Amino acid sequence: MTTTQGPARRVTLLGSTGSIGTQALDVLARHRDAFEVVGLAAGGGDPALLARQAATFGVATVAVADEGAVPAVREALHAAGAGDVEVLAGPDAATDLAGAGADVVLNGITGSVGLRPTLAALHAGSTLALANKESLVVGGALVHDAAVRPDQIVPVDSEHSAIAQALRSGAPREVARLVLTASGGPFRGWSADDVKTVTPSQALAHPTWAMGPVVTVNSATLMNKGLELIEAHLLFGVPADRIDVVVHPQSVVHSMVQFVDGSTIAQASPPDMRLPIALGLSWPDRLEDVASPCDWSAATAWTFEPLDEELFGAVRLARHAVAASATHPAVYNAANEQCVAAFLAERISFLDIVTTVERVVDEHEGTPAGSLTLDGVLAAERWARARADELLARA
Ligand SMILES: NC(=O)C1=CN([C@@H]2O[C@H](COP(=O)(O)OP(=O)(O)OC[C@H]3O[C@@H](n4cnc5c(N)ncnc54)[C@H](OP(=O)(O)O)[C@@H]3O)[C@@H](O)[C@H]2O)C=CC1
Ligand SMILES: CC(=O)[C@@H](O)[C@H](O)COP(=O)(O)O
Ligand SMILES: [Mn+2]
Repeated sequence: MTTTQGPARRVTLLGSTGSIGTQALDVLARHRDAFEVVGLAAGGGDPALLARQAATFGVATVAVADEGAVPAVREALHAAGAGDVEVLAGPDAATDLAGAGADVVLNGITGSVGLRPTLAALHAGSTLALANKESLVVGGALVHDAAVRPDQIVPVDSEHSAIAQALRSGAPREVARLVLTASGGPFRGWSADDVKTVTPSQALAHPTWAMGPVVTVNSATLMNKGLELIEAHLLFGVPADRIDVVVHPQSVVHSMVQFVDGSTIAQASPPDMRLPIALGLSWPDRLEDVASPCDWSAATAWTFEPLDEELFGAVRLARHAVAASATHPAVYNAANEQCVAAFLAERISFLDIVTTVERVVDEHEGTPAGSLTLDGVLAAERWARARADELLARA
């Protein structure tokens, strides 16, 4: 049952086989009267899952980035009894699908490869339910300006969904500060010496959320919170120096808005991404029975503590990147993507991630605000990836 008004919304889901994608399909399966899934996109790493999803939801078009996966996808679609499904393939497949004009495009791709699909969805006039924070961070004003109506970008990231909900409590002129909560990751409270030798499997053990590998490592380094600070600045138009980060290990308060009269409005719910995903799909309405609420019958405690910026410098670096130039955030993200891949492949140590990102950001010359182009962003990213790779080869 749903409270969303009007005809079924046509939904395209990018990254359908991942953590966000599969949880989105769980929400959509329970609200079939409110939504029709018209397109699915994935990398191509799991043709059988993609085909099962297409068959279950009667999807007309699937897109895979890896052209080599097409025979396996067609075979799996046949085996799953998916019927006549159009298969798009190649590096532009998700972008073409995103631009096809669904009512809502949920971007759950990982990494800045999600930028073109984000822009295509906005240019097509679709509502963009945005989990892929990297596309907003790297595209900056390009993404912001591509949105031509209020609420065309609806945040799915849990903190930004919380802030969007809390902002309903006051007028924009009444907002004093945004407060992003951070779990602190698996190494909260550790010493610099202990963190030096952590392994990928330790970094992948997030204390409160089960997510894909890249965002999980980013949570451990606090790069995720740096990206989220830039994301909040771009989404809500609040300067970075009025956005705070506070560590809240329970991940129940998902973020807060402080108003000019001293009131703070927080959004709280047990950690479950289906809640912000559902709001992203149905905004501004709420769907019924999406996730369990807080249980007030059991004794519980929420704690808040300052971030250890000495050991976890990623948020400070994000503040620097956002102030430095229009392309510094793209460089911050691209260098990090290279470092995370190298760390997961056990080629560098955990602490090499942020120190390398910092060196690449510091060396970047930057493009002034107002002269940002897509080609400029892509060139800055290419430079950052190549420079990070050079530094990592010596690490
Ligand atoms: N997971 C979570 O709880 C949260 C995630 N986010 C953000 O959401 C995004 C997705 O994260 P998550 O779901 O964890 O990541 P996953 O790694 O679990 O999933 C990524 C998905 O993207 C697909 N994909 C990769 N490359 C392409 C491409 N070129 N074209 C189309 N699809 C592609 C993958 O397909 P394949 O498997 O075939 O490669 C997979 O379906 C990230 O930006 C993350 O920061 C934000 C808040 C919470
Ligand atoms: C669920 C979600 O939104 C993630 O981005 C989450 O924020 C990760 O947790 P931390 O980065 O706070 O550890
Ligand atoms: Mn988040």
